[in-house]
Amino acid sequence: MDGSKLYDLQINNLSKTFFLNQNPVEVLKNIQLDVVSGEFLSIVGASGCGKSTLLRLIVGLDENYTGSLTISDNNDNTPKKVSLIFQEHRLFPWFTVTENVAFGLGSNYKGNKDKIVKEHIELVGLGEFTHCYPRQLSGGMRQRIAIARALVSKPDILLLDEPFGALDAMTRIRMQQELLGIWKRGQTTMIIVTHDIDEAVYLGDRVAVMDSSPGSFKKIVDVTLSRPRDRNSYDFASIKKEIYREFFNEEEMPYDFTI
Ligand SMILES: Nc1ncnc2c1ncn2[C@@H]1O[C@H](COP(=O)(O)OP(=O)(O)OP(=O)(O)O)[C@@H](O)[C@H]1O
Repeated sequence: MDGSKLYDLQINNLSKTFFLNQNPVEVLKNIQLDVVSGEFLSIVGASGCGKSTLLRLIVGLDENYTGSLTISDNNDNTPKKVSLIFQEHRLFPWFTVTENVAFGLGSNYKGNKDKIVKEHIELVGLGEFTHCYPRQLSGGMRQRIAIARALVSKPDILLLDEPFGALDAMTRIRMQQELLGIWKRGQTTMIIVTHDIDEAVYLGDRVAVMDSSPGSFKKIVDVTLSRPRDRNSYDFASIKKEIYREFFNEEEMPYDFTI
């Protein structure tokens, strides 16, 4: 930890055990992670290594763990707000786009609800679809609504669990660019879990690589490339290669990186 930095999230020695048929299964072990305010952190790891479990702990959906997990306070001493976007959008099918996004504000919101909801629908480029129901939208549009619903409550920390996993490659790239635009404009701290190493490097200031059984961070790679990033550059490929090496040995490497 660096004393000169402002942290939104500090995790120390966190471990998490589930019980399966009364047998303990340690899913996360000795997790160490500090996330700086405004940072974009990517987390990659094999299926089942505990990525979603970690996000659920950060957002407070599960409070049963050992070690410490601290979300910082804002300057006014209120706790920083954390929102989680799931892989599947989890929109209400019987609500319109506007109603789904308004739901993100909660029932106690005192400000101008209509205005802020409209602004956030426009932010994700769906201003013309306010009266549509989720079934009338494409997968990418639905995920954009899920992002608007999460952002409308002005989270300080946005967690994204494989948010683009179900999208086609082109929509996925567009969504990555859109997400980066939102991140830059709003200075929200973002933590994305993804299986896609290209996506992790394209988005993240750092990429945290998780080990399995039990899950822990085995490497955190700084992505020092300027933005917008060129996915075809040598430096981009070098960082991807560094991460692939954590999963494959030289013979198994899925790509030829001899560029
Ligand atoms: N409620 C639960 N009870 C028991 N075991 C659980 C529970 N939730 C998750 N697990 C187990 O914890 C491990 C980690 O699950 P988790 O969903 O966090 O993995 P993940 O890395 O997000 O996987 P994926 O990338 O496939 O989504 C898995 O072995 C899973 O079976």
